[in-house]
Amino acid sequence: MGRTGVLLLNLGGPDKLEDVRPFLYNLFADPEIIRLPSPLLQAPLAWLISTLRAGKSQENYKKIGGGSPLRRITEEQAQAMRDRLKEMGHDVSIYVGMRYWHPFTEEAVAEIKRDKIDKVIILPLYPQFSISTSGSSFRLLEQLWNSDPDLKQVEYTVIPSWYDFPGYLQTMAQLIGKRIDSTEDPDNAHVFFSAHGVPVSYVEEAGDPYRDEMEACTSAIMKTLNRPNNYTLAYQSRVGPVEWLQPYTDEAIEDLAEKGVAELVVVPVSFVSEHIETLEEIDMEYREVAEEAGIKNFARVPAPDTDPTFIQALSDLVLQAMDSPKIAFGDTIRPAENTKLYPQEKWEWGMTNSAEIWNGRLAMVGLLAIIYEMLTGHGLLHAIGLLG
Ligand SMILES: C=CC1=C(C)c2cc3[nH]c(cc4nc(cc5[nH]c(cc1n2)c(C)c5CCC(=O)O)C(CCC(=O)O)=C4C)c(C)c3C=C
Ligand SMILES: [Fe+2]
Repeated sequence: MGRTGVLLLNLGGPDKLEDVRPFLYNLFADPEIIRLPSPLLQAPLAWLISTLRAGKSQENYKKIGGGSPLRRITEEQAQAMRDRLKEMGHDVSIYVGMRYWHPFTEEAVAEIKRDKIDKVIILPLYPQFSISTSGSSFRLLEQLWNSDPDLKQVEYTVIPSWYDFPGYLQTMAQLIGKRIDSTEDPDNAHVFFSAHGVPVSYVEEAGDPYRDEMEACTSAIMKTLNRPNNYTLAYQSRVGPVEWLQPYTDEAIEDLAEKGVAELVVVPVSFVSEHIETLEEIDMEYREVAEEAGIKNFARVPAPDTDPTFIQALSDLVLQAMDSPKIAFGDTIRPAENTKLYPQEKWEWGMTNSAEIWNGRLAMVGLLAIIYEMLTGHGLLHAIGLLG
C-alpha cells in the first residue's frame, strides 16, 4: 500500500521581529491579497507597503512576545493529529505548509517528494474558504504540481472548506459554552463573532464565498450551542483604503454598548490558532474599545489550538477525504477576474536580493511620478487614465 500524507496549510507569521518586513513583503506580493491591473506593479507596491507598515506591525508583534506563535501552534496541531490518527489505526505523515513564512509551502512539498508520499490530503487550517487564504495556497500548489513531473505522479485531494463540519461546530460550541458559563449573567451575555475581514470587492465582484460561509458557519455554531443568547457577526483587521466587509468589529462593539449590552463573549471565528489578531488586536485593541464604550465584561473565547475535540474533528475530516472522490485544485472556487499567479521571489533577511533594490527603486520612481503628476496635472499616468 502507498504512503499517505496530510498537508496542513496556513498563512504563516514572523518568528522574530526581523522577519516582519520580509513576511509582509511576501504577503503583499501575492496577487490574491492585493489585486492590481498589472503584475509589474505588484513587487514595487509590496516593497512600499511592507516598508511603510513594518514599524507599526513590529510594535504589535513586540506586544505579544516578539513574534507570531502560529508556527509553534500549527506544528503542535500537526503532532496531535499524527498521534490521534495513529491511535485510530492510520499511520500518516503530516506536513505544514505556510503561505508567507517558514515553513513555506514549497518546503513542505519538497519534503513530501523526499518522503516518496503517494497520496496527499490537503487541508487548509481555515474553516471558511476565501480567495485570499485557501484559494491563494491552492493556486500556488496547482502551479507547483503542474510544473514538476515528479509531483504529477503524486495523487492528491483538496478539502476546500469545512465551516459546517459537525466536529468543528461541536468544538466551537463547547469553547463558547464554557466562556458563557463564566459570565455574571450567562443568558444575557452577547456572543460576538469577530472574523478576519476581506475587501467587499472579493465577495461582490470576484465571487468569493467567504461571507456566505461565515454567515452559515456562525448560524450553525449558534444552533449547535443551543442556548438563548443573542449574537452578532462582525469583521476585523481591515487594511488599506478600500471598503471591507461590514459591520466592522470596533463599530459593532460600540453599537452593542449603546444598546445596553454589558457582557460580550468574543469568538475569533476565522482562526483556529492564537496569533497576532487574537492576542493583540482582540485582546488589547478591541478590549480597550469595549471598556471605553462601557462594556463591563469582555470575555474572549480561546482559539481551538490543540483542543482534543478539535483534533478529533480535523482527523475525521482527513479520514472522510480519504474515502471521498478527488477534489482537484481546479474544482475549487476561482475568482471571476482573470488574475494569474506568477512566480514570486520569496524575500528573506540575509539573502542577497537584487529584487529588493530594484523594487525599492521602482517604488520610488513611481511615487515621484505620482507626486509630479498631482502637482502639475500632466504626465504618463494621466495619459493612460490611471490619474486625473
Ligand atoms: C481567514 C483568515 C484570514 C483572511 C481572510 C485574511 C485576509 C487578508 N489579510 C490581509 C492582511 C494581513 N494579514 C496579516 C496576518 C494574518 N492574517 C491571517 C488570516 C487571514 N487573513 C493570519 C492567520 C495572519 C498571521 C498572523 C500572525 O500571527 O502573524 C497581516 C500581518 C499582520 C499585520 O501587519 O497586521 C496583514 C497585513 C489582507 C490584505 C487580506 C485580504 C485581502
Ligand atoms: Fe490577514
